[in-house]
Amino acid sequence: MTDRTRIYLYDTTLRDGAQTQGVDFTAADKAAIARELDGLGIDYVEGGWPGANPTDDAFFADPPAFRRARLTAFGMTRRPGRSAGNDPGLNALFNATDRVPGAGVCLVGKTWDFHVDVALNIPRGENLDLIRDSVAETAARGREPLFDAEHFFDGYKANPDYALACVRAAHEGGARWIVLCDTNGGSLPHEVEAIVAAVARVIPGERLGIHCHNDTENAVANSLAAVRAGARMIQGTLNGLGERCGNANLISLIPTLTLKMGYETGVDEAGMRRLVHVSRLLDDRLNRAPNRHAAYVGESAFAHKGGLHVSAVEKDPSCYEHVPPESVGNRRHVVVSDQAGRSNVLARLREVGIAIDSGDARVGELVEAVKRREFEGYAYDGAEASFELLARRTLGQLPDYFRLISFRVLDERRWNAQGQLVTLSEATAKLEVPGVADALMTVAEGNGPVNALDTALRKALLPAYPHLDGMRLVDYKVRILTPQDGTKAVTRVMIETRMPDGAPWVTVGVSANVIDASYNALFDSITYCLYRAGATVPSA
Ligand SMILES: CC(=O)SCCNC(=O)CCNC(=O)[C@H](O)C(C)(C)COP(=O)(O)OP(=O)(O)OC[C@H]1O[C@@H](n2cnc3c(N)ncnc32)[C@H](O)[C@@H]1OP(=O)(O)O
Ligand SMILES: CC(=O)C(=O)O
Repeated sequence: MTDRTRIYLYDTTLRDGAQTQGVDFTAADKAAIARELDGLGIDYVEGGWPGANPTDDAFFADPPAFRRARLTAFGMTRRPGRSAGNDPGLNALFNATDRVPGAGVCLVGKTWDFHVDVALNIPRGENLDLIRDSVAETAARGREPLFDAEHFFDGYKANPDYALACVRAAHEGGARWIVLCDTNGGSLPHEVEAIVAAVARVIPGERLGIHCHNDTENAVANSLAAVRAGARMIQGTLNGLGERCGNANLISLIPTLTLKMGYETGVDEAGMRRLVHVSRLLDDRLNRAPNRHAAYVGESAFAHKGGLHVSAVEKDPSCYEHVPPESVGNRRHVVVSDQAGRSNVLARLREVGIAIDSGDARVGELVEAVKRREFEGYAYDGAEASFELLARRTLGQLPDYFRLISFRVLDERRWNAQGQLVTLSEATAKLEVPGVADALMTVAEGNGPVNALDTALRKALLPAYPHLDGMRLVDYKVRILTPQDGTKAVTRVMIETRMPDGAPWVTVGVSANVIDASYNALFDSITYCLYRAGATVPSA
């Protein structure tokens, strides 16, 4: 036990997060994410809105058993003209949570007079009854009642007395938490802090929560402002998923509350070290590339690129790091690029296991080579496999696994026998492998020139280097570096490759000819695969 103030965390990834454009969870996704949230130490996991769609019904029909989180169902206050006990919407929530010990039910209700007039079109007094009755019925059914005060901040600005009357009605109904929602996401931190402080004079802060949207990029800041003003619960989502621009990002809030503001949450130190894992797990489920620049958990959150930064970080990481990367399960990363100095190169060499004396003249050569090649268009920031190969070549540590004699690529666009227009590519590669008497020549077809060339190269090399079996190109990006040159522009190709059981690696190639640039990146990719697999050059 500590004497730090406890902030309760309420995750709405599976409900408000499901309102993100492009997000479509299955019931299995929901169950997997819910289990992670429970394991992380989140206090409340909102599973969805039972009765609203079959996925949420399926999730609540077979909810995951939690170690400590409270499973919560979301819904709205009763419809006008019905009693809470007979409201089908409310009953769907009660039925869905019937067999869930300690379940919560979170009801959204209107608190902005304008919405009561326009959206509900009922007398304002009747809306107060809707809120009070629905919350009271929830408590009577043995669920923990929570009230999401929709549009509270806009409502308070328009008519503070009415907005306060709404949250008082929820309080009278027995709400455990009254959650002030910045539904349209337009409020700013100083407004949130002042308004929450005013509410905390009427409803105790121990019962107040905050739910912010990110429409001014202030959802996290607004949540923190509410906590400063006395709120003790935060609703948010993993990676800031949510309607429109998203919700407050719990992945950022958790370490900020703990490491910077001295609050206690249900997420302990071990949980904090799982933040990178949990954030990436969500991206994996959604088939999204993780945001490199995400605070705390992004690949770049502790990446150091500027030479001055790296030189100081080498002496003491806290020179350029606001928290230790390990505290949130992240890692420090030194980037080599044209912004680098000797310190970047030395640190990166150490990371990949190359021992070299800091005074070795070849370090300076390598720094110069990186800067010269980046000027030509190479980008080693992101193509770390190509940097490692450049370094090992400079240091004489890289065998010549093969030598290209020539390649030729043909594209043919024609009508096939079924009357469809098809474009096929064919590549011929001629290679020399040391120790193999005759030059190797192969032909391969592909759905594009790079695919054909890649297949031809590997077909030629496989007999000598079975290590390449299973190597798979997973991403291919082309960038025009000199757009002013039109179709003669210099292009940069970045290729991401992986083996079935390993981490991917990225290589880069540059040329005015896109196939040539692709070959350069493919060459590095194959070489890196062979080096990593410990391949030896065949002997004669
Ligand atoms: C701020 C938020 O994010 S709240 C959560 C929003 N999320 C969602 O809406 C996703 C899930 N929603 C749904 O699947 C559907 O909207 C349902 C099943 C809930 C309701 O569907 P329908 O019955 O077809 O109603 P519809 O969505 O068209 O309209 C909502 C109705 O609820 C009423 N309503 C809105 N808020 C409330 C409230 N807090 N209390 C009571 N009634 C409300 C509206 O006035 C409207 O009534 P009307 O049909 O008489 O005009
Ligand atoms: C409840 C909710 O999601 C909102 O008001 O934004």
